[in-house]
Amino acid sequence: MSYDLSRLGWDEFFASAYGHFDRSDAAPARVLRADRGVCTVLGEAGVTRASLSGSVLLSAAHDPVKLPCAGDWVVTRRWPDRRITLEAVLPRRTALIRRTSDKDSTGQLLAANMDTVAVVEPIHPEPDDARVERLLALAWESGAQPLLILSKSDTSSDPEAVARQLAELAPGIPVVPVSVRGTQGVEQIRAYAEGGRTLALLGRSGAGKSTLVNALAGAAVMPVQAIRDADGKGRHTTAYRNLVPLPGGGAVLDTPGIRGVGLLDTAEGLDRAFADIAELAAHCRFGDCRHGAEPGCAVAAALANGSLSPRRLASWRKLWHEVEIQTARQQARQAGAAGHRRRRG
Ligand SMILES: Nc1nc2c(ncn2[C@@H]2O[C@H](COP(=O)(O)OP(=O)(O)OP(=O)(O)O)[C@@H](O)[C@H]2O)c(=O)[nH]1
Ligand SMILES: [Zn+2]
Repeated sequence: MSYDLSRLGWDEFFASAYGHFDRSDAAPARVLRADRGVCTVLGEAGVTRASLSGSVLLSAAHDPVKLPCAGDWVVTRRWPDRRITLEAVLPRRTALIRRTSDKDSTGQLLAANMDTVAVVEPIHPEPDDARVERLLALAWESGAQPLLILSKSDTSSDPEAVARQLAELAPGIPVVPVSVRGTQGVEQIRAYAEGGRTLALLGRSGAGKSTLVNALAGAAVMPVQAIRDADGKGRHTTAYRNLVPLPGGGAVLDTPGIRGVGLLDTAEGLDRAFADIAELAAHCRFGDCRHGAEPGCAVAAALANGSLSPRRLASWRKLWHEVEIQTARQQARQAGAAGHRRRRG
């Protein structure tokens, strides 16, 4: 059996990075699932398990983001005793990373090398605007193209109206109502995986991600929550992240249900998720305008004439504040590490 890796998005970018590692006992593969110390990978020869090499473990010891993750392209090596090891992670084109905790400034890698990140928000119970904004900022930050999926659309009498409302939180991003009961939107979502592309799903636990993966794959490949809480919140069931190749090419990547979303690394994702506010801010008289009481503030003007909602501005301010704290923390950590090196050196 020989699997054509271009069906999974293998291209010049990865092939040229792989060139450095090419040797007769090596082969490229894509990580379907990452467990502790071992990955399930798909290569030209099919699906195999590969244990992490010493050098991969060593580089990850300092930075967990270097560990292989679902969606990564990697170099595998076959040993004379037929053992297979994972020798290197090829550079990532895009990466979905979130903060592991408020106190920590390192991240948790949720998915790699996706072309599109779909934020999945259920239409019922009512969509949570602040969560959608946060997740969209994270999606933008990944470097992939964001998309907003309004899941369980069969539970609303007017999904299109809800979609129009949510579109205001997502300037320039398609908003697609989807139901797996009646298949509204499912084919539209499949199109995002065509041409060997990868679609990652991001959303809270119980949003319907695994169910959508199963609908796209045409078979039950992901465990789906059976027990529901009365508030519709659901339990944390997806403990690992899985890349699922689709029958028509391309792949869909489920990420674990996100509860707390402490997430931002840079102002860039935020600027793009709040492109409306960023655009206004560009017209403020002062380049460092804080959009408070400064004269000539375009943001304040938009607020006054009603074209910008106070809720959206408040949301942006809150996330901005988080980015500032995060950046300060990271700078402190880097300064600490540099000082440590100087003292030792
Ligand atoms: N009515 C309706 N229910 C849905 C739909 N999609 C998913 N559900 C239900 O929503 C519940 C949660 O779905 P999951 O797919 O397990 O959610 P998840 O986002 O994968 O959750 P985690 O694995 O915890 O991250 C299940 O009971 C599904 O049957 C839909 O389109 N319509
Ligand atoms: Zn201003």
